[in-house]
Amino acid sequence: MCRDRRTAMGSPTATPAFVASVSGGGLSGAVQRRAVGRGGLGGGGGGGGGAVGRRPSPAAAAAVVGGWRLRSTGWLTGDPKQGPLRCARLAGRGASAVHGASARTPAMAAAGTGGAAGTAVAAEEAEPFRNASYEMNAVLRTLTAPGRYAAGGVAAGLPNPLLRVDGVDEPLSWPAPASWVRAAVAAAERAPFGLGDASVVDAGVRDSWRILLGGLTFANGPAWEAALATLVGGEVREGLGVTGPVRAELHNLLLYETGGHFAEHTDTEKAPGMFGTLVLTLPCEHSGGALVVRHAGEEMRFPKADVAGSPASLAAPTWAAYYGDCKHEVHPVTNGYRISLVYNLIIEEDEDAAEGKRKKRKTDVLTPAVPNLDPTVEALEALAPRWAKSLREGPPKKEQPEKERDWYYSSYKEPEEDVPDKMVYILEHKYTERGLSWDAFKGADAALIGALLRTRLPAASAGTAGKGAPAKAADDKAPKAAKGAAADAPVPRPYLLYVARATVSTVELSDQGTEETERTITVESDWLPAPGQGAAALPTPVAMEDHHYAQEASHFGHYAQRPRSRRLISYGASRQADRYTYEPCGNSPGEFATWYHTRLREATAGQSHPPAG
Ligand SMILES: O=C(O)CCC(=O)C(=O)O
Ligand SMILES: [Fe+2]
Repeated sequence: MCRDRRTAMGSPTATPAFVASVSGGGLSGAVQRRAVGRGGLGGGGGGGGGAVGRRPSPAAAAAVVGGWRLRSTGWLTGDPKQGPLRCARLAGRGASAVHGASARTPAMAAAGTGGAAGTAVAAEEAEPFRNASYEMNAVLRTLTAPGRYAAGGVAAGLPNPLLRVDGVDEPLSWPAPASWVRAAVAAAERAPFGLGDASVVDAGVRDSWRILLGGLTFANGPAWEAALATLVGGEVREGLGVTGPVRAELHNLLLYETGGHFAEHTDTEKAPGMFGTLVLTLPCEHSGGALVVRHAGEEMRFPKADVAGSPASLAAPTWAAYYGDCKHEVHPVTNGYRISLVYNLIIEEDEDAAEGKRKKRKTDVLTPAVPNLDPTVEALEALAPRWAKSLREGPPKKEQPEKERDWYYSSYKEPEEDVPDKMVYILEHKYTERGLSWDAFKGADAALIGALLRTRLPAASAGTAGKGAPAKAADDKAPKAAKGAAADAPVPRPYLLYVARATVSTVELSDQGTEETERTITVESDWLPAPGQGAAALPTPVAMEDHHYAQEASHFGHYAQRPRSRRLISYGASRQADRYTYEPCGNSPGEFATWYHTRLREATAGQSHPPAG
């Protein structure tokens, strides 16, 4: 079943309905619709498409569950948490190095339900990896970051702020009486939302009232601020998995009447260092109005069911915090009034900054809490030289006995070039141009990238190491074979790629290495046009922001909201973006299975053998 593995992860062979050709070095690459020849399940690498008659295998379904196949000599997967089957193989091979890799991931199980796929996966489990890059991927897939994309609870420690709204006689008392809310609504303005550069008022999208900072006074300010700082420094940071100092900066007060709501949107980055939002829903009798936050195929709802409408929610505010790139919505209030204070969550500047000694790259630093990466880094470092070796010499040869091949593979010939020269990950979170920094990745992304950046890589000759390559690490770690590498020997190392329109550009890393030195990112900007203008032709999972609404229009000057984009982290020996070609194959095991079986049917049409299983 080795064929399966390489089919899935090395040089994918199945035919896409269309592929987005991606050209590097510029932003002019256009999506090309390209019909691929029938039955031509071409495995051509290097941006290829050459049909060589290989067939996809059932196990391939398990291998790329979720996300995208990367044609060319690399591969691409989606949600790191939906790690594909590679983890299973670790069960017998250094599982301890990856802190508790489970033998079968849910994705595997899901993909394996199809009988044939299950059998194929089982067969694969018994076999060692033939290429270290697969194993490295398995190691990376076991990483989990502390904290989640959203968190919430009851803020029992918050005192009544005795909030005053300009134009309303009484300060807010808890729980807020309807008469107070009605008076506050009378003093408020309709809350707009952002649609590109425009500020739009449309109750169909957002039906609430807002009072901006200038109209708010906290008579009980110091006590409120102190308790808020405790909440933010404690539960909020912990919930989101952020270790750096975080500040909550009040943005506005929102009032929802019965029927009020806010359709799905993402929040606008409104200040340097802003990475998320904190919402405090103040005690006021209401029903409905849940805040639902979505990320990576999951959703969380606030307040939690046991708190919503409970005495606790009338005695104290409930809080919800989330990364601002996560889509969220406020469900309609079905009865009563909902009052919320919305805060920007901002990473505090470090002390050097306060003294005017701020290092440039620290400007927007978000220091995530990452797990202990040592075991991961250790495992990667043990594998990287093997990957480099097979990049130079081709994969270890291992002839399969003829009888182990089923009819699918009877014509299969071991390709020579079947070593992926890169691994590519779609990052879980989306990032604005401004918010993109090697030090500011969010959640699980930070763990993944942290591990890649810390991993010392095998030896490179001066010719290929490039500036900043970790020569020291190379000398320390590389086996003899790697040290004697030819001048053009490829060396795996991380590159950050991002997708804008249909173009993948290489983002420069001034230091490719793993040493803790200054790293800057240069982003070439080219952003998606408004929704509906050709977006359908893009490979959406890696395309730009695909939602329509923002919290605010982009009128915040320097921090003007630009669409967030999905970034890809590529780890490999080649950073040539022009070698990437993407094909959509679904985002879930189910979608992938559909995609895969359709291709399989096409591929086997007219053949007398029934598909295996
Ligand atoms: O009122 C809320 O709970 C959230 C409001 C919101 O999403 C926003 O202001 O962007
Ligand atoms: Fe929002």
